[in-house]
Amino acid sequence: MPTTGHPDRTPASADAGRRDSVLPELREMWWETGVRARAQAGLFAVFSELPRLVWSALVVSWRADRLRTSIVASTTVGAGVMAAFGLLAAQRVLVELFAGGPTADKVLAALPALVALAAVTALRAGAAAAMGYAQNGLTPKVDREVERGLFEVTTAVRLEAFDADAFADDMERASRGADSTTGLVQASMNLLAGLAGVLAVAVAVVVVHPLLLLALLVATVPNGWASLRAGHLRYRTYAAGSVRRRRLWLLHRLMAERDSAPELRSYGLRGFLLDQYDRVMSVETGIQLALARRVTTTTTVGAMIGGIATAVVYVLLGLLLIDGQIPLAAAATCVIAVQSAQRSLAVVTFQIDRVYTEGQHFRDYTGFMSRAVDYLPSPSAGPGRTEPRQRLQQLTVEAVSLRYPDRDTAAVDEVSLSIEAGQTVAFVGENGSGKSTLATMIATLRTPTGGTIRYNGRPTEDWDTDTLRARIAVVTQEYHKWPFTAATNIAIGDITTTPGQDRIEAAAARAVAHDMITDLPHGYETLLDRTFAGGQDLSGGQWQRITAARGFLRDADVLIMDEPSSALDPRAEDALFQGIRDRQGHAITILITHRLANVRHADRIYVLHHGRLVEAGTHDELMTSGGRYADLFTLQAAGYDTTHTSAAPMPRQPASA
Ligand SMILES: Nc1ncnc2c1ncn2[C@@H]1O[C@H](COP(=O)(O)OP(=O)(O)OP(=O)(O)O)[C@@H](O)[C@H]1O
Repeated sequence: MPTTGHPDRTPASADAGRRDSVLPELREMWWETGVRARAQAGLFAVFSELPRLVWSALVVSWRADRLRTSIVASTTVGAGVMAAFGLLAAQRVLVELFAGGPTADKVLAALPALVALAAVTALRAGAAAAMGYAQNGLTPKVDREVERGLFEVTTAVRLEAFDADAFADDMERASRGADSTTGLVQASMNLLAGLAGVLAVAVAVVVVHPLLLLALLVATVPNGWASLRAGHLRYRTYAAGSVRRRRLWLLHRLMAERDSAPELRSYGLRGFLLDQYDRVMSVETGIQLALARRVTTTTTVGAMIGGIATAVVYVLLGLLLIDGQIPLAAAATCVIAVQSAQRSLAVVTFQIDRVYTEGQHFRDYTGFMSRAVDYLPSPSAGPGRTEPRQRLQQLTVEAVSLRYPDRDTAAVDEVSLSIEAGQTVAFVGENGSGKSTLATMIATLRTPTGGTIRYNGRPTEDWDTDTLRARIAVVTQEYHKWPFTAATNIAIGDITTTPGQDRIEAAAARAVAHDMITDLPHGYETLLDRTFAGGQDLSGGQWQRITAARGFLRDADVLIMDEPSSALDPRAEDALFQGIRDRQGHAITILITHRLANVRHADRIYVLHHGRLVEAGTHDELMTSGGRYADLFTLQAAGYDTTHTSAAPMPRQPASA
């Protein structure tokens, strides 16, 4: 591994290694350039983006819950209007109190305005409570709406999407963006409420003296700028650290999870992984410290300018008062108004910051959702597309190729073959020869980059994918250990029909899994996940029996079994292949295995080499022709040949093309 250090190297040489090597995950990614350009947008760009962001938040909120969105909107507007009324009522009270005459008369004259002030204050409190209640209810609904949308896409995109490096990054940022949505919605609502408050104060201040409005702006703009700038910096740092975080997450899993724990210990990987962690974290810590410095400087400068500007406002107010430009009551109202405006503007600037930063993440989400469309399977042609119930009788593969992204050579190269219902065929060949790739295309999990696959003479793209997949069962080499019960682990092989216990047990019996499952502490109801209390884990071979049962559960027209017996003991393997042979004569079975003794009974054996189909025939035909299959078979059979002794070395078969 050229980019990583040896765990045992001395600290000095490790430091040298750190300088010399940069983890590939830390290099600048192409997508960061675009994100950085966006994050470097100036204040004008921020303000021009705000209306769109607030609007998108309102749309999401409206879709999630119309009633609560309406309550928030109406209480926001209502609170603003009442703030203006409150200020005017306060001014009225002061005018009456500062007027000449006996105190009792002044209080009496101020009474109606005082009652109005109390009513407005009570109403504002009520509106704030209603808004808080509605907003709290909105949060889980918005979360659900957005997160479900994300999962709908991530579970529907074609398998190819997961091969693209940029897709994983995109998805990580999108999921952060989904989490940001409630933040964006809340911040947008609060921003609108704050703006309503500021507007109300501004109207009241203009009524008193227009010059004070200017002073008000001077007192608050610097803080606003500082808070926007800080948000900007944080987002830039986040965007640039996406790949680094992925690396950290990976290291976290490798060092703290059960799956990697045995190999970590047996290969002594502790020091190596901790060294990797230190490297990533030293970069991350440096970036975070630099960010903290810049954010503190920016907000401090903003606060200092804001303080000076506030002092200027009060001096201006004093001068106007001395000059007789405004009466004492108006000056007192102005002090209240300035304080109220500063409170509201502090909310506004803080919320602008939040809307902007959360909005950028939300844009990652919406951007991902629109980009992911390219990875979605082509849409069905509508209701007319509903397939009549017909069995898959014939599979034809015509000059099919598949080239993985970033690979120079094709994994499958112009392969043609045909399989009829009732046939069991085998794909054999050395590691990496393209067997699994060909199988995933036949299973419609991957789309060929060349050629056509037909079922019953119709190209797969003319079929409704779900209909086709419902008739194909696949037992993959890299099966997944679902963290469910043993019964559910088998039932998910045909989840749409919610199979009963009898079907599940019959499938388990065919895969020699029944006795093994009944021996578990809770039989079929045993949870197969050790990370939960009472959960159990299985051996590799036991898991393989469960996955084979999953494949047998569905009465599939086409069953693809990719290395179904690599971990099975000889007795279980023999029983499993008996179960597979039972399908011969009525359905299509495709078998991929390196244990060539198991493919002797196949109706036809296809031999792949470097992605190309190099031989095809029955076992006997291929053995007679003495090609690559005969070579591999003889080599394997020699391992079981007890007539050879260690004194007589086994002859090596010459390789044939
Ligand atoms: N997701 C992928 N992205 C890029 N290359 C891949 C991917 N999956 C497989 N390959 C490459 O495609 C080629 C064929 O792989 P495939 O898994 O089809 O071989 P196989 O014959 O099934 O091998 P094995 O006997 O080891 O299971 C290999 O060179 C492999 O490295």
